[in-house]
This record gives sequence, C-alpha cells and structure tokens, in this order.
Amino acid sequence: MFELRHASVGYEGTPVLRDISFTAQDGQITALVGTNGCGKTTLLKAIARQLPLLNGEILLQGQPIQSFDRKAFARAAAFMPQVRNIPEISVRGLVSHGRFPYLGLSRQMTTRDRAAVEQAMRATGVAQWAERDLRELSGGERQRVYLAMALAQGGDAILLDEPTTYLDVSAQFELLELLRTLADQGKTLLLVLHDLAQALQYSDRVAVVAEGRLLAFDSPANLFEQKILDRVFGVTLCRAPEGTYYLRR
Ligand SMILES: Nc1ncnc2c1ncn2[C@@H]1O[C@H](COP(=O)(O)OP(=O)(O)OP(=O)(O)O)[C@@H](O)[C@H]1O
Repeated sequence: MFELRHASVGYEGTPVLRDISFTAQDGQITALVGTNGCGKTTLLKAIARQLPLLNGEILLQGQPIQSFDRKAFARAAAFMPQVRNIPEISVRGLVSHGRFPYLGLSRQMTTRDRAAVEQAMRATGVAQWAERDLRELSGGERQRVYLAMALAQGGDAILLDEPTTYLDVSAQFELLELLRTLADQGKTLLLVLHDLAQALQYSDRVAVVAEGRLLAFDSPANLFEQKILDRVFGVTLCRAPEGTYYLRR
C-alpha cells in the first residue's frame, strides 16, 4: 500500500504537482491519468524514490519511503519506467536481475532466488522464452519479461509508467489482464495509463491530475457519472451496455 500525504513533486524546487493525497491499496489497480505534461511520470518517479519529494510524505506499508534502505525498498516495490534500454541478455538473465536486492556479497543466487525467478517467469508466461535473447522478442513479449523481473523482486507493490505504450491492442489487453490477476493476488499496482477507456475498465481507483493538483480520486463508475474526465480531456466518455467504456470526440 502506498499512501501519499500532501505530496508535492517537481524539479529544482519548482512544483509540477502540489498537495497530492491518495492511497493505492493492496489488491487494487490504481491508475494515474491526466493530459500530456501534467506530471504523471514525475509523480510516479517520486513514489519510486527516483526523485526527491518537495513537500509532504509518501508511505509504503505505513513507513516513509525515505526510511527504507535502497535494497529494502527494492524488495518492497518494483518500478517499471517508461523508457528502458534493451540489453543483450537472455530472458532468464534479465528476470534474475530482479533478485539483485536479495544477493549477499558473493552475488551468488540461492535456490530460493532461482525458484523466485522461475515462478515469476511462469506467472507472466515468459518461461517458454527463458533462453532467448531479449532483443529477439516483440515489444509485447518484452514488456511481459520486464514485468517478470518486477515480480521476481518479490515486493507487494509494482509501479508502472505507461506499460501498454507501443503494444498492439491485443497485447495491451493481455498485459492489463495479467496486471488484474496480480492485483487479485493482493499486489498493489499503481500505473500511469494514457488510454482512458482502459484506465476505467481495468482499475479500481483512478487518480486524475490536472492543473498542478489532484482533481479527483475515485472509482471509475463515479468518475464516469460525474463527467470529470470529459471536462479534463475534452471528450465524451460513453459506457456500452456490457460495461466497457469508449470515447467520442
Ligand atoms: N528532468 C526534468 N527537469 C525539469 N522539468 C521536467 C523534467 N522532466 C519533466 N519535466 C517537466 O515536468 C512536467 C511534467 O512532466 P511529466 O513527464 O511528469 O508529465 P506526464 O504527465 O508524465 O506527461 P506525458 O503524458 O506526456 O508522458 C512537464 O512540464 C515537463 O516538461
């Protein structure tokens, strides 16, 4: 569980977002949405401790994030940034990186570390490519491998910045369904999503950021009823009879 209390985030002392308070609960998908440049990535980086907070505090499982040492934080929360290089490494090799926060001075993986790697690969459906070079995989396949690495870290929380970007539609749905399964198993998932319809469909709570602050934090159904997203994005959000959402200009 991540709890933000009056958090302000930004660069060189200048806030991009101020006074942000919400809680991303265990067992839920929390989506961060907002127009381009509103500060979603900045906020996610601050939660992932990649950027210092300007004000307020962020708690992970009730403890201020700054109070964790580097390895302990990595064991509790994994971060999948938007842009990543694609190293020359096997799938199993990359997923094994998720165990680095557990290794002692010898840097040797134990039986338990190896089991965690295999389990993470099975859970994400990438075990079949264990020996393949990461660079040979498609974008969607690679995204699942990065998620396997995050899972191998073994923490309760995973932060993801636009995990569906560059994926074709069916790979997007596959990934979101996988994230749903992880949330149902009790993980805390906090993600930046560009696709509003997907954010409403797959998340339990949506944080809407606009004009430098948190405009709303609510369930998809309430946001839909209140037409908040229509106002922020200048679109008409519709709900199909079967409950899926779609947009009209
Ligand atoms: N390293 C940086 N130094 C200074 N300003 C930055 C830095 N990175 C981002 N910004 C600025 O902070 C603001 C928020 O950027 P951020 O990337 O968080 O937005 P975003 O909502 O994730 O955007 P997008 O939807 O386009 O990905 C923007 O005005 C951006 O120019």
